[in-house]
Amino acid sequence: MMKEIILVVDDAPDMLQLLKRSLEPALNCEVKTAHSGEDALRLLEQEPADLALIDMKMPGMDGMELLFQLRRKHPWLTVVMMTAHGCIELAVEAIKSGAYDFITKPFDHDALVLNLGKALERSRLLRENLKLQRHVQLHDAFQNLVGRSAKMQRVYEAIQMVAKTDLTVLVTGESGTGKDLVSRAIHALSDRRDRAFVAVNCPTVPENILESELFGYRKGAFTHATQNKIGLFQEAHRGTIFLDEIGDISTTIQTKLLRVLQQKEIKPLGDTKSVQVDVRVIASTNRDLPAKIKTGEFREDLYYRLNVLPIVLPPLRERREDIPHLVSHLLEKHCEELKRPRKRVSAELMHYFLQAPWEGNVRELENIIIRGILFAPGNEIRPDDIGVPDLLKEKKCLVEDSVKNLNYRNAKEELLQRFHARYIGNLLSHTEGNVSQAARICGLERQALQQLMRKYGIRSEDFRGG
Ligand SMILES: Nc1ncnc2c1ncn2[C@@H]1O[C@H](COP(=O)(O)OP(=O)(O)OP(=O)(O)O)[C@@H](O)[C@H]1O
Repeated sequence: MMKEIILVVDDAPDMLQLLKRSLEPALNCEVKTAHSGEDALRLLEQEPADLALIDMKMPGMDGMELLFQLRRKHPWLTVVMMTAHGCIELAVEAIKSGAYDFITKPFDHDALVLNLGKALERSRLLRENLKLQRHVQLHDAFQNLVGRSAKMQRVYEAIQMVAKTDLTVLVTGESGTGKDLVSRAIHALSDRRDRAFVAVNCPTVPENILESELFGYRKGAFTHATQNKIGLFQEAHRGTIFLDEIGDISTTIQTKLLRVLQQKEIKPLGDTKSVQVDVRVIASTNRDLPAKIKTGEFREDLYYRLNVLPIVLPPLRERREDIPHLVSHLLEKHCEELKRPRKRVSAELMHYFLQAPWEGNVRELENIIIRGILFAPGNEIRPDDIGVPDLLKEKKCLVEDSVKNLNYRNAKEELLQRFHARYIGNLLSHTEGNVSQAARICGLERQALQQLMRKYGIRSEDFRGG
């Protein structure tokens, strides 16, 4: 375990040496020393400490001033003040200002070690708490995104990486692949999480209204502008704006957006002055923007401004191993929302799910599941309940067609992945998630089957009935 760091701040070099020599062995920690408040702040910029022990009386920046600065810059740092005997009022003041404890000089060695030991313990608890909070935030942000396939793992990594920055993100992917969910996850994991997340579905707002919606207007700007209106960019100030389906906006609005991204300011309609805005932009599209650039429908400069950090979502047919998990997630979610008892899908229907073309991606799967929950008479949703019998009879060769453009290695990997997702998926649907029984049926050792399931991200619990 790394040693905890105590930063001792005092203008007297003897005192610094004395404390370093006595505290390091007694608390099994590393003591760093700073001879002034400025020096302490500089050291903390380079490396964080677990505890600061600060002398109240120092020339230049005194202990109280340093405490104020630390509360602002390093709010989680535990601070203990050293005061001269008889300065109790100042010590109480320090506690009120956020110091954890104070020690009066001259001090008794054992009492000092005991007090600092307690302060370190508090710092440890705070650290643990912060770690837990981060874990919960991460879990909350991702819990709506289901899928453990390698392709989705890469998406989660990208989300975490871009969330730490303020840069513009362009999320692309076919319709229904989860672009909206991904944008919300980026916001939820960013420092802007406590501020607004404003989502604008661009194509649903008529073009002449979109501009005033985004940028706002002044009273009298046009016939019906009877009062000032704040635009969505201003509403999203300090937060995130999500421009859904950016590929569909007019070139006039593209030009205005480019200005916002370049200058970080907007000009409401009818106003002469611009307003500064601090907004993180996430845009999404299911269109082929480079193709639209070629036909002159999309501005190339805007594309490069938007595409700073791209996230590409895979279509569902390229991550079929996620289908069983998605099915069980969607069943749970919608049975609860529709207040229906928990249902499961039949082996035959799961077989269909594992090979369907899924042009509408997760949204299409979700709609089928909702239909099934509403229309299946029993606990089990069957193909007939949702009108897919014809598709089942049709044995179209969707698989080989879709890999014809891949090289040999990738095509083989892709087909192997699909084969396993389908084959093992069918087995487990049949045995309702019983791995031993599935292994017996297919003639594999249980361990060998489990190994394959791990490799291809297949979970038995996704096949158990509710
Ligand atoms: N990975 C996923 N896990 C769970 N649910 C998902 C996932 N991806 C998508 N969904 C669900 O599918 C539906 C469509 O997702 P979403 O609206 O995010 O897609 P989209 O890519 O923004 O679609 P469009 O391009 O049509 O706007 C939503 O109800 C969403 O909850």
